[in-house]
Amino acid sequence: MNMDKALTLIADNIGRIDDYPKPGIIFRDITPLLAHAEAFAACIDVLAQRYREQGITQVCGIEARGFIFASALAYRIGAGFVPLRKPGKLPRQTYSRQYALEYGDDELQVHRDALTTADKVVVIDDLLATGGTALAAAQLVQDCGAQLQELAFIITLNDLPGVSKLAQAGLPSYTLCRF
Ligand SMILES: O=P(O)(O)OC[C@H]1O[C@H](OP(=O)(O)OP(=O)(O)O)[C@H](O)[C@@H]1O
Ligand SMILES: Nc1ncnc2[nH]cnc12
Repeated sequence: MNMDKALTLIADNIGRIDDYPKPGIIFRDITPLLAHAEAFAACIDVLAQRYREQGITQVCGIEARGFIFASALAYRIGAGFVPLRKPGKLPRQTYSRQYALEYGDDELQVHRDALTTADKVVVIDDLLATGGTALAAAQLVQDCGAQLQELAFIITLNDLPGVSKLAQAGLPSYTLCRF
């Protein structure tokens, strides 16, 4: 499938729910995309095409929706998978970063020994909104001393400051579609 067709198929299979989980929020729902075999495969194919020749050693996925895409991509490009998890889920010593969300506060953690200075990393999440989650993820990769190649998202929300927040921090990002 060519790139334009793949990106259109992906965008067309993302749902929209108004006023969820709070009034004023437009929720972008990836569950129709995941259930559509061709569209889900297109996400992984486009990302794999971008990252397979870049010497990526580890794909970091952000809990929970980021895990779905990150683990499939890791398998596809022959890299490892490292989970960036919500607090209290990882059993060994962690680095930890707190952040503000579009609707609430949260924290991400990574095992301190999950990445080393030898690792070249891509961070994957389903969606970039305010950028708080992605910035925390990037900081965790850097806390481990690994090289962060790029952060990639299935969806970027145009009217929220995620892209500019990452750019201001000098962090390159890539997205499959924008709303
Ligand atoms: O750019 P931001 O404003 O930080 O928001 C984006 C984050 O919000 C959602 O995760 P959520 O914390 O809702 O968790 P989930 O994946 O477990 O549903 C989404 O999956 C991103 O991780
Ligand atoms: N508008 C939104 N839709 C889906 N997931 C989100 N995570 C943060 N903002 C979101």
